[in-house]
Amino acid sequence: GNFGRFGGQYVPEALMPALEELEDAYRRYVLENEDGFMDDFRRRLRDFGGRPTPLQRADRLSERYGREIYLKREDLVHGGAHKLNNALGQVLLAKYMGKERIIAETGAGQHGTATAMAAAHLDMPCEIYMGRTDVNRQRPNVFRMRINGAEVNPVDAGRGTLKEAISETMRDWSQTVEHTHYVIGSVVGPHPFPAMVRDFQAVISEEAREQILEETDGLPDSVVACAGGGSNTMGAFAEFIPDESVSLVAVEAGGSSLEVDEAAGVAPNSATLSTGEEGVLHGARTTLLQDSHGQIMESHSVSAGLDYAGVGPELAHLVDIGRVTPVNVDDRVALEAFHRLSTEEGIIPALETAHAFGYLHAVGTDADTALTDADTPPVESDDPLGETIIINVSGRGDKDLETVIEQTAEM
Ligand SMILES: Cc1ncc(COP(=O)(O)O)c(/C=N/[C@H](C(=O)O)[C@@H](O)C(C)C)c1O
Repeated sequence: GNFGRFGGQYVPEALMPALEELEDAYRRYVLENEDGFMDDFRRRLRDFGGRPTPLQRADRLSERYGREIYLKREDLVHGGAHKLNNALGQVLLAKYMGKERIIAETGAGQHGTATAMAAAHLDMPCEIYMGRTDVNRQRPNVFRMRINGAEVNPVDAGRGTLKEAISETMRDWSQTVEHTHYVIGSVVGPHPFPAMVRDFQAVISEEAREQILEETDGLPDSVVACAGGGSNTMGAFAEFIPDESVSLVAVEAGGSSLEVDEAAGVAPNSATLSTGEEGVLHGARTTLLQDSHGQIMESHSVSAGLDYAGVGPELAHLVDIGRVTPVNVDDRVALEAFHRLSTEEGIIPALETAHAFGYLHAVGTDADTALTDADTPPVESDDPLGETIIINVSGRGDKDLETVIEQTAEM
């Protein structure tokens, strides 16, 4: 594999020519900056995407937990999430490759809207595959994609969620690869997708490492990011991986419980890195939620963006070698963190992002300096977060308001 024993290209023979062509383009344009591709990409990230994003000190959270807490504001990227970093890079690459059409899958709809925006910006026709279930529960994003000129293709197969959308997109691509590029939404899929998506998202930690050194004259003790497929995670970690003193914490969705119902093939969570087994999914060897027969299980999370039974192979590798610490928080903790960030810092986070703040709260306070109040648990002795923490705010919560209002009513 490309990441220890993880990664690889587990795809039908028909897709191999497409992957070879993409691997060649990735090396020339992304790794070697042929034709100034990366300069063009960075200029568009600045002028169209609104980068660099701030690394903002969270005054109220720093006071509450008695630490220095910095927020990397990917919620301020055009479109409201980190997803544009990758979508813009891949659509631009497709243009440099001479492709004429863009396709993509989406679950929460953030990746779909980012792809539709990038395709409109670069004058490329775009078709998004989205499970019927997700079309019905993420309507604002469906409207955004259509208003940006993309065709949204509801997928009725199976449960009508992300898994089926990915299968439909892969099928389309295998028949249209001559003129079509498939913009994958996370650091998943066959090589070179995981490495390429990480390289497009790495702008997050390239900026954050410079900003934290400028702000505090030193490296952070930890970087914390939520993990669905792992693209905002790998983007926030990439530049810090060589800095052994910096803990890298990936926060997954604990859903409603970590207890798996093998018979029903349902895992009521998406804590893949912590509870998954090695297997092959969507073209890569990685860690995934599977039953004892190796069948992929249904996952769950209150946040659509973390509701995924797989995870990127590079993240699986980094956990395997102990460089990344996988943790998880459940739906309730994430919803509480959603409200806490909104009222204490004036930032309404995406439900995915809220999981990272839920973990910060679960780790608790630095007992001797912070505000003490009833709902803040005492700090654990082996506290992995340390004094100075960067938390990646992967997206804003506008898309989640309806879900939260429903859930809050039930709580
Ligand atoms: C604001 C926000 N934060 C985190 C994530 C998790 O995706 P990664 O960053 O790739 O782990 C997401 C994932 N969103 C995808 C989407 O919008 O299509 C997701 O739903 C699917 C790839 C499963 C997200 O929207």
